[in-house]
Amino acid sequence: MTYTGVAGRTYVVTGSASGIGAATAALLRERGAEVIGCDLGEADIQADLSTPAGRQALVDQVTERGPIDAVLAIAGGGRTGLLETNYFGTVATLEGLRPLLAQSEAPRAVAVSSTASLDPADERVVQACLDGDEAAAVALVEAEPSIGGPTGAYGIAKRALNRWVRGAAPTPEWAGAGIALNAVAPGVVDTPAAAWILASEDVRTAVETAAPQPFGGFPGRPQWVAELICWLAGADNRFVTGQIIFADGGAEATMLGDLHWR
Ligand SMILES: NC(=O)c1ccc[n+]([C@@H]2O[C@H](COP(=O)([O-])OP(=O)(O)OC[C@H]3O[C@@H](n4cnc5c(N)ncnc54)[C@H](O)[C@@H]3O)[C@@H](O)[C@H]2O)c1
Repeated sequence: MTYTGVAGRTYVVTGSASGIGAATAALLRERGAEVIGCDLGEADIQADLSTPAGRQALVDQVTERGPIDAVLAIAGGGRTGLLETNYFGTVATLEGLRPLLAQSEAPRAVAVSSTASLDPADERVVQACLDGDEAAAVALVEAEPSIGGPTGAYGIAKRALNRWVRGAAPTPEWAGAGIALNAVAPGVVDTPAAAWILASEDVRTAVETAAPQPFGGFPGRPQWVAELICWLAGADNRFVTGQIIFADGGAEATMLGDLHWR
């Protein structure tokens, strides 16, 4: 089988101004792909994906530009609009661009989740997310600031995202249209979003201890995650869909591997 790579394909990359999104956009461009970057910060398309208007602006502007081959929903993080950006913005980006994406000969989509998705999550909020009820999900979180596990609403948003990817990938709209849809769940990666983790000795030690012999080293590099995203979203991925793939140096396998396989 000939490796076709990413050259000549067009990728929409959200979160392109920093961290994992910037590393992915750079890798794609280096390998000959065309990238349409979207971010709150400097990007081809500036849009705030925490709002319905920003999500619509992204879909409209990408659609105006013409055909695409992959959508990489990477924008997110743990600062503000935790549910709004990490769940609703991500799903709206993927769903909004799905009809355009389906016209590609090798359409692919990737959502970026997190190992925080493994934290205990409040099922009511997860369900409100999956129901598409943004107001209800946000109201639940606002009413109970200590909701969820150590990563709060961020972890809940990423848990809901995992569930959405698992549910959507095999449906006629995605698999039936030939679109591979996967999630990549990074562990701690050296980007501005993880600065607070890396700055705290306690948190850093706790995370390092979770995977005592981290594969690749700690913290991860954005490029290591970008490589995986690029492959999943490339034409060479002919058989992988509906997966939540942890790129975390072994943290998930160390912490929860037993739970998954028991
Ligand atoms: N760095 C980590 O340790 C880590 C771990 C697990 C998951 N992640 C996930 O990886 C993804 C990328 O994060 P990163 O680490 O590269 O962080 P980062 O802060 O370096 O980059 C995130 C980018 O997303 C953009 N963004 C945030 N909110 C947005 C919004 N409402 N609309 C448009 N753009 C927005 C930011 O402007 C920024 O450019 C996020 O989804 C994050 O949750 C990161």
